[in-house]
Amino acid sequence: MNTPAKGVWPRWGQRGTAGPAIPARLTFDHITHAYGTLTAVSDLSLDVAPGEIVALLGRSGCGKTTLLRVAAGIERQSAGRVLLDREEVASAKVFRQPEERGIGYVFQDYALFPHLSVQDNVAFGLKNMARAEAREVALRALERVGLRHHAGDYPHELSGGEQQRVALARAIAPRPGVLLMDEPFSGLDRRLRDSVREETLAVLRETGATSLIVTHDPEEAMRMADRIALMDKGSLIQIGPPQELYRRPKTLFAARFFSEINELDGVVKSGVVETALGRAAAGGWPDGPAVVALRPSAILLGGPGRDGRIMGSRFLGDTDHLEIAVQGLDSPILARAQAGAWPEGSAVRVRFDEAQALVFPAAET
Ligand SMILES: Nc1ncnc2c1ncn2[C@@H]1O[C@H](COP(=O)(O)OP(=O)(O)OP(=O)(O)O)[C@@H](O)[C@H]1O
Repeated sequence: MNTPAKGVWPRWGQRGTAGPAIPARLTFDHITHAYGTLTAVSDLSLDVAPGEIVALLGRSGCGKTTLLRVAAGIERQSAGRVLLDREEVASAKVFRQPEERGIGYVFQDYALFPHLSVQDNVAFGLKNMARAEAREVALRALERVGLRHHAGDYPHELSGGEQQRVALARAIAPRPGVLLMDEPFSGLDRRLRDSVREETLAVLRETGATSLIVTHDPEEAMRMADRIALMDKGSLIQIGPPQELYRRPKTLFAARFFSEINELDGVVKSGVVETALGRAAAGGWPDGPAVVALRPSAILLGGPGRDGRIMGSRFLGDTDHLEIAVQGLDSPILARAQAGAWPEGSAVRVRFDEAQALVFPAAET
């Protein structure tokens, strides 16, 4: 193996060598799924275009895994339809078995067979090939994830990160039109996670497979996905490109999901919302009480504004995370600033960038 340059993790294998798939359109049409009396997914519709990478984002228990299992055919939904290239694969009338769907699945715990070698694990899904060919294809997939030299080893002899790569190789080897990944990086330590994520993304782009990736980490979703589907309690809350969910969340729940936020009470009057920290356009909301959500990056320090004092400062590298007591506000304002610019105890004037104010009706809280 190459020695990585200082601070740089080695690339897995030669980029551009993962076999291309014929991507399929994956459609969930009004899917509901219940386990007994518990409704895990509720009337959810989602259309993933061929070759698109969509992140299913949500808290633990919101139904993400259930949706993947329904897509794969591991679970049969209570109601609604699953379509691949607009053809029903699961409905009240039709149920295609998992192996008939051309879908790859990377399980959260990788689900490698302990009694099979790494190469045989990867070859396992290549049922319609002669054994020698399947083993050759498996080797190529292992080569792409940089693990050819572990082909004869058993899963327990590999690290968690290596096992994840075997699981990925196994999923892509049959060139599935759709690839489902359930929290594929959650078992990896943070430093490793970044490089594994980047390499996985390169593999996904090379295969071109339509990909649905489950995660509870908004940053991961933003890094990987063309679109993010945000779920809560079995329902789809919002779907769109990462910038749209971050900058124009439709609900306070969606705004809260992507970063910590400051929530200011406000009152809308004639299209303008007034708060203790300043005013902003009310974004079409009618007159009445409102909440103005401000990400820490929307808080402006220095210049004009309300009087405040830095109560706490946490060093984050290039920036400091600040807690600021502001006259007239009950809770401290959270802000970001260049490291060292505002030491604890210093006086500061505080306002916010109107363009970044996210306004919601108060009833939603
Ligand atoms: N086989 C099952 N039997 C009964 N209830 C289940 C089953 N699988 C999941 N559930 C329940 O359904 C709900 C949704 O679970 P699901 O695993 O789909 O959520 P998730 O968003 O993937 O969560 P996590 O990230 O924790 O896996 C949860 O309340 C869970 O307890």
